[in-house]
Parts: sequence; C-alpha cells; structure tokens
Amino acid sequence: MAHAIILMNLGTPAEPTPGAVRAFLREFLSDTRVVEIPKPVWQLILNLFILPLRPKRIAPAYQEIWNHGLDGEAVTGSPIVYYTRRQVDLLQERLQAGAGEIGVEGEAGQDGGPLVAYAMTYGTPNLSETVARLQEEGATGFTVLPLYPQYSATTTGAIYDQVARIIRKSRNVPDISVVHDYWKHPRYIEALANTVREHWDKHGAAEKLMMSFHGIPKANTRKGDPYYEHCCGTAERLAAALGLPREKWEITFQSRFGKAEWLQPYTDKTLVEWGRSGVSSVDVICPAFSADCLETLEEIAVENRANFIDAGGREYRYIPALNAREDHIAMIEAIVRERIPGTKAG
Ligand SMILES: C=CC1=C(C)c2cc3[nH]c(cc4nc(cc5[nH]c(cc1n2)c(C)c5CCC(=O)O)C(CCC(=O)O)=C4C)c(C)c3C=C
Ligand SMILES: [Fe+2]
Ligand SMILES: [Fe+2]
Repeated sequence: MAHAIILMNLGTPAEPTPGAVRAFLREFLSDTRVVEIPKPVWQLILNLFILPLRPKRIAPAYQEIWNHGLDGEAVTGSPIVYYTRRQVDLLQERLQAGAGEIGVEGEAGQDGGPLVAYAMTYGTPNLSETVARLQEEGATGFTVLPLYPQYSATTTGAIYDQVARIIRKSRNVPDISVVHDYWKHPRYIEALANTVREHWDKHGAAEKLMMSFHGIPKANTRKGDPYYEHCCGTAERLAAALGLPREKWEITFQSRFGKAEWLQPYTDKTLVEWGRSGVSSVDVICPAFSADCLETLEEIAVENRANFIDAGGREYRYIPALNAREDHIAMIEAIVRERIPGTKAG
C-alpha cells in the first residue's frame, strides 16, 4: 500500500507565446472559483476583450522570466514549474532518507517512503492525470498539499473542487486528503524569518519591510473567504519573529485584475506613496508565493521597483520566495509526515 504526496501550485503557460498564454488564461479564468461574475456575462467579456488582448501584453513578461533565476539559480522554463519540480525532488529525497528511520528501505513507492509528484491547478500536469498515473504505480492513498500557505477559495478552494471531481468519478474512492492551509505553522513563519534575516545580513535592513500578498476581490472577504485574515495573521507573526516594530513593516496586496475593488492597501500605490514621501529603501517579501513566478519576478522585482524608484525611492530589494530552501522543504516534510500512515511527525 503506497502513499503519494502531490504538491500543487497554480500553473503556467506551456510556452511564453501569446497562443500558449491564451490557452492558459482561458482555462484559468474560466474557473468560477477564480472569477465569480455570472458565467454567460463573464464568458462574453473573456472572449471579446480579455483573451484577444491580454495574452499579447503578458507574453513578453513571460519571455522575460522564462529561464530566469535569482541568485544564480539555473532555472529552465517557467520558474514556477522549475521550483515545484525541485521541491518534489528534494522532498522525495528527505522522505526516502526518513523511511529508513521508520524501518522501511528501498525505492520510493516500494515500501521505501511515499511517492512524490506535482500537479498544477491549470495547465499541465493536471491533478486527475497525476492521480491516475500514481495509482498505476501502486498508490492507494494521497495527500494533496496546495502550496498556498493562506487559504483562499480562489486557489485552495479550486483544488478541493478538482479533488471532489475525481471522487465523483471513482467507484473505489481513493483515500485522499487536502491540506487546507499552513500559514500558522511555526516552521513556515521561521523559514520566512530566516530569508529576511539572511537578506539583512547580506544587504543591511531597509527602512521598511513590505509584505506583499497576491490580492483577491474585496467582496470575496465580505462573503466569507478567510484569505485576508490569514494574510494579516501571517504578517503579524512574521513581524513578531523578526522583532519588527509596527512602523517598520506594512502588509499590501498586489496583482489586481479588473475594475472591482481588491484587498487594500495596493502594493503599487503604496510604493509610489512611499517614494514620494521620502522613504528611501524598501525590502519586499511575498509570503503567499511558495515559488518565484511571474507575479514576483516581473510584477514585484521589475515593475514595482520602477514604481518606487520613479517616485523618488533609492533602494529596492526583492527577497526571493522560499523555493527550494532547505528550511522550506523541511517544513513541507513536517506537514506531510503528519498525514502519511505509519510515519512519525518530523
Ligand atoms: C482574475 C482573478 C485572479 C485571482 C482571484 C487570483 C488569485 C490568486 N493567484 C495566486 C497566485 C498566482 N497568480 C498568478 C498569475 C495570475 N493570476 C491572475 C488572476 C487572478 N489571481 C492572472 C490573470 C494571472 C496570470 C498573469 C496575468 O495575466 O496577469 C501566478 C503566476 C503564474 C505563473 O505562470 O508564473 C501565481 C502563482 C494566488 C496566491 C491568489 C490568491 C490568493
Ligand atoms: Fe493570480
Ligand atoms: Fe501580475
């Protein structure tokens, strides 16, 4: 009886071309978890305005980040896929090494620790084909870990839907569970704090630490999505771990899409205000992203740097995502070990 761990992230286009970006956005933005506008109206807007225009605008940004690593990491392809694969390989190694401790040896899936794979909510590989492949390799139990520390219906909720669809189609329903969130996990907060401390050791601390989270529409929070609360809780815990007084840090929300109000304060507007009001240096961390991707490498590290510098700021430094850091993989290991039958928590 083999157990399998499936790490999940959002997904990315197959290539950085307008055609591939269009196919990716069509699938992603057609999910009613992501955009809650009534389907007939939204499909008109999507097909008439967004899909004919946005891919041409976004594809050059994808071209910039393709094969682009921070700190000399030899990234190939889309960074979110590259880092998710690294997370899979490193987690597999750790779990296999740990399998000896609990009295089993051998290759992954042959009584030597669980199988580890990844799937993307949109694009490839998708969850249902990943589960089917792992079942062929002998997996009967599954732990799905959405690599979103903070729960949102727009991200983790969409993964629950995909799991529910697999269950609905199965006669022999697999033993499958999903990790809801892990923003409170002490090892997550500690890993974030470690990245900041290492960054400060190398560059010195900036005047302000900006904690920029991916946004969602503000109305979602009013309807019961706990994401805002999870982000505020994360920011407060991280600030406490770093011993930062309140005036030294700020929580902001990025990646606004469409005309509706999203969670505030907005990252871009805050940086412009700070630049204008004499803040000279900023460190930016994006705790909601477990892997660097378009939203960090381009929107934060390039676009928002320009917003701050053009408004009068002097130093702007982006602190990379947890990616393949050892403390990040150890945290993932601790979370999944609690769910693997016959293993002890790490
Ligand atoms: C349209 C609404 C969107 C919601 C709601 C949303 C929530 C959300 N997204 C992430 C993580 C990622 N988003 C990424 C890209 C991305 N996001 C949206 C829109 C919404 N996201 C779009 C349209 C795009 C594609 C780029 C663009 O056209 O602007 C990515 C990066 C993928 C990559 O290829 O690198 C990630 C990761 C979270 C965590 C979240 C809510 C909590
Ligand atoms: Fe997004
Ligand atoms: Fe963006």
